[in-house]
Amino acid sequence: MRTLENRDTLRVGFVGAGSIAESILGGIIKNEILSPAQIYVTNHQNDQRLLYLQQRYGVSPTRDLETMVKDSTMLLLAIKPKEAKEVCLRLGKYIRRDQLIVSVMAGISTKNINEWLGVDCPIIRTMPNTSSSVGLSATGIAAGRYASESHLEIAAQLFRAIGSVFQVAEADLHILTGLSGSGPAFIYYMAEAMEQAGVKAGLPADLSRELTVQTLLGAAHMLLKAEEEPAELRRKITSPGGTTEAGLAVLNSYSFQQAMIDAILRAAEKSEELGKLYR
Ligand SMILES: NC(=O)C1=CN([C@@H]2O[C@H](COP(=O)(O)OP(=O)(O)OC[C@H]3O[C@@H](n4cnc5c(N)ncnc54)[C@H](O)[C@@H]3O)[C@@H](O)[C@H]2O)C=CC1
Ligand SMILES: O=C(O)[C@@H]1CCC=N1
Repeated sequence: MRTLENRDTLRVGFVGAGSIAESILGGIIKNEILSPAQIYVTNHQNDQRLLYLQQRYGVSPTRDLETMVKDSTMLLLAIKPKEAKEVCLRLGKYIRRDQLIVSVMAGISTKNINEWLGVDCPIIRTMPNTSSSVGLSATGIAAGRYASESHLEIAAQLFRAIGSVFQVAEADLHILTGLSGSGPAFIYYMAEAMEQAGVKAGLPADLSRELTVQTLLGAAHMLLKAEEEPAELRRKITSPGGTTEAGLAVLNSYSFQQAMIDAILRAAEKSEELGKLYR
């Protein structure tokens, strides 16, 4: 288990209790990085959702924003970009200058968050992904204007506990959003198709699912462990005149690689657009 320095004194308040909040807090608790008692959650108005998180993870739900902010050493903003301004304007009334803000919001700049909060507090902007829940997020992090190296390190330690952390320039978080933030969805989309192909050819759905998952898992491990480039790994599977070559020809006829490149770049562009739309 990876450890977090001074973790006994850390109290994290999650503002927003949706998919990514659950993935992160689930990963933190599963890996015993923080105890559930160190985590508060609040959301817009869905009491059922807060109750579910309390029952499943033991975290503390609250609607008392003021007390939550007061009791938290770190606030993690996990709201949608369109909600960012309104929520930050409300939070600004309670936030202290020494309080660490961590944002996972796509596209929203630390500059805007500081402006809306009206406080020159340290902000670390991050882009994790939902694989946080199994300790395998690829998380990009960048420091805002008022954040020091030690703030960056605190946030990095937290996210390292639920995956790998990559420090980048804030502007690069847009492309990380496309590649590694949205990326798992593109892989799941492909997994859905692989499973459907197996079923279409007559396999039971659960067998098709297992074969798909094990194939993706094996390929990911190969990418991690093997010395070769992805193209070389692919070449080793592709016998001249064989089945893989025939399959790849179909993928090429649909411009599969170009489609994936365009999807990632479009997601990155959308991140920039969201930042401009909601500033
Ligand atoms: N879902 C993902 O894979 C990832 C999402 N993100 C970012 O995380 C943020 C949240 O995304 P999701 O969890 O997918 O969204 P979601 O829709 O599942 O959750 C949003 C949460 O914000 C809460 N909220 C809305 N207005 C609020 C208010 N006024 N006060 C308090 N809470 C409020 C909602 O009640 C909900 O709990 C977004 O900014 C997104 O860009 C970042 C990385 C990955
Ligand atoms: O779709 C979204 O906007 C968020 C950001 C990265 C993953 N999900």
